[in-house]
Amino acid sequence: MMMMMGGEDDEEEHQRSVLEQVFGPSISDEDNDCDGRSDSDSDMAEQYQRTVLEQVFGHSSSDEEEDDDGRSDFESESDNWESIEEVKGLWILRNFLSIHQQTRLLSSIESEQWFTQPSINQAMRFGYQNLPHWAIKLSHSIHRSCYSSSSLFPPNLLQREPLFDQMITNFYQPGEGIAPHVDLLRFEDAIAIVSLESSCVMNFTSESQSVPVLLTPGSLVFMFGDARYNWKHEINRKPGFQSWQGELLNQTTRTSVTLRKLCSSAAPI
Ligand SMILES: O=C(O)CCC(=O)C(=O)O
Ligand SMILES: [Fe+2]
Repeated sequence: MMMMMGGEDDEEEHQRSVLEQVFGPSISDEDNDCDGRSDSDSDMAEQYQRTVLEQVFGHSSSDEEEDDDGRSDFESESDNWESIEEVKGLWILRNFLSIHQQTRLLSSIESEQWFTQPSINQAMRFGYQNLPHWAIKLSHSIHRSCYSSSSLFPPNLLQREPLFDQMITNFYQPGEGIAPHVDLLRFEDAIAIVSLESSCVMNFTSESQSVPVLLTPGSLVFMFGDARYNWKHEINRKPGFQSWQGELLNQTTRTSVTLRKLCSSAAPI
């Protein structure tokens, strides 16, 4: 059902062409009038690319907290995007966040104190400048993860700045889920969902088709195009409905962070 993607050379070439579309030709292409590239040329090109990436995605500098393995904040260890073949435009990056990063993200969410009353299970923020700092970092990291496998995603999404400016954090008790829906059209294409805590099955339905997808903690779902507009997604956590490969999943609390971009024509709620 799922397909692993790779192809580093293609990625590099595609990434270069996306960079060129956004920023124009790189220094080495402009200044080089001979065939070979000297060390200093490639150092300059590397430096230029780093500068451009920092301009687009922000710094991943040493003043940010680092994971045990040296990765900062929510920078991902994995670029093994899997496509859900039946649902065009549906991708999952299963090990998007390490265990440490998940813990750190959960404690950032907890420190917002959004879910201290049982009646409140959802928090929304509209506008890039109103996003919590951790959501901005998460958004940059998602953008970077898409960008580093740029041949998989439409260039207009990769070039969008910011990629996201709206956040919903959902907090689900055991038994709670979300009814089948297509996200509102006031949001642009491309929706990202980061899953934390309990695994669950998200069902994608379109006409008579139903495609279950296992969302494991630390995974990132990225949906665009068909998946975003022509398939509904739902999570049914009522007792007996959450099973994967014949086994019932153990349901504890589940937290998810959904990032989207409000259409420029749409007014915030
Ligand atoms: O909690 C999730 O994983 C999905 C949330 C969702 O679909 C939404 O907020 O529109
Ligand atoms: Fe949704």
